[in-house]
Amino acid sequence: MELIRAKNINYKYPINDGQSTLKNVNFSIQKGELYSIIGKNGAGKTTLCNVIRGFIPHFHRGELGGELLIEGKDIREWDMSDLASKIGFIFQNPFTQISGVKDTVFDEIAYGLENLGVEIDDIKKRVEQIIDLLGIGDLADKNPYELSGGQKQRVAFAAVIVMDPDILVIDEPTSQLDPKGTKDIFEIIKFLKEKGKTIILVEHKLELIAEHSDYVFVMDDGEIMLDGKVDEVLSMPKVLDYDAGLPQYALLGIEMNRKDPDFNQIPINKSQAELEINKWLQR
Ligand SMILES: Nc1ncnc2c1ncn2[C@@H]1O[C@H](COP(=O)(O)OP(=O)(O)OP(=O)(O)O)[C@@H](O)[C@H]1O
Repeated sequence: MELIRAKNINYKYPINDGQSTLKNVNFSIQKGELYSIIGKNGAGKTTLCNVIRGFIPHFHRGELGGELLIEGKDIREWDMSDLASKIGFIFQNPFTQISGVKDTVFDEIAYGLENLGVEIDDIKKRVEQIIDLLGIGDLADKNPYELSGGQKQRVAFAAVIVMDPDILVIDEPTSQLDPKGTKDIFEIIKFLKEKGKTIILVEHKLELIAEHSDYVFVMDDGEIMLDGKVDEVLSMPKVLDYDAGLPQYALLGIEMNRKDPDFNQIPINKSQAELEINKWLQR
């Protein structure tokens, strides 16, 4: 089932010497799938997330052309608070996501539900459930400002997940985290996917994209240059032309293929690489 459809989106920021930041962007997002957006710095990934989340055109001015339909309704016609319950947004910097008005992690996670006027007992139940699910019970009574970056980011996820949005837009969630923090966040993403959530993820760590995505969009200079299933896109040498990077396994496969055209299935992850190398050794 299609949840989001972009038709010829063009967008110009108000101050940007007449240049379009998004150019003729088209895509379709199906329910329950995980889409990763990759591309070099400045390619337009965050801007695209901002359109999907409605910050463009509701908060940022500028010129938006084309159509972005969420469940068939144009983004311009969505009420922002309705959209906020439909689409959860997690940013790169966990620090900016802390509300600043709550003294404990528990209350921080409860904040969104409180604003919606949910019954207090129901709030308690839902917050406890999420704290349990994400294994952050040890943080519940701490002040959100005392947490490490990785802990803050997990709390930011909890605050969004507790609202139970159908769609999650997650913009570079691990860019400020160490390997352990990154692993914890991808465990949460995996869990959300298993729950049937539709996820749009901007991320630079290509091995993790290869492992968790269903589809990949490659952006460059405001356009989607390539899109398709993860295996298909991340095995294309063409992705390198856009400086979007590829997983180490694909880079190795491309190098092997250059040396021996018989090595013609480019792997994108470890298990595929082992399989292809074994096949090649035994040929
Ligand atoms: N508020 C703004 N006003 C004007 N131009 C902007 C604004 N925000 C971003 N841009 C410009 O839009 C282009 C795309 O930026 P965007 O942040 O969407 O790229 P990105 O692919 O997310 O990059 P990164 O990987 O560095 O986060 C850049 O040229 C940037 O300078």
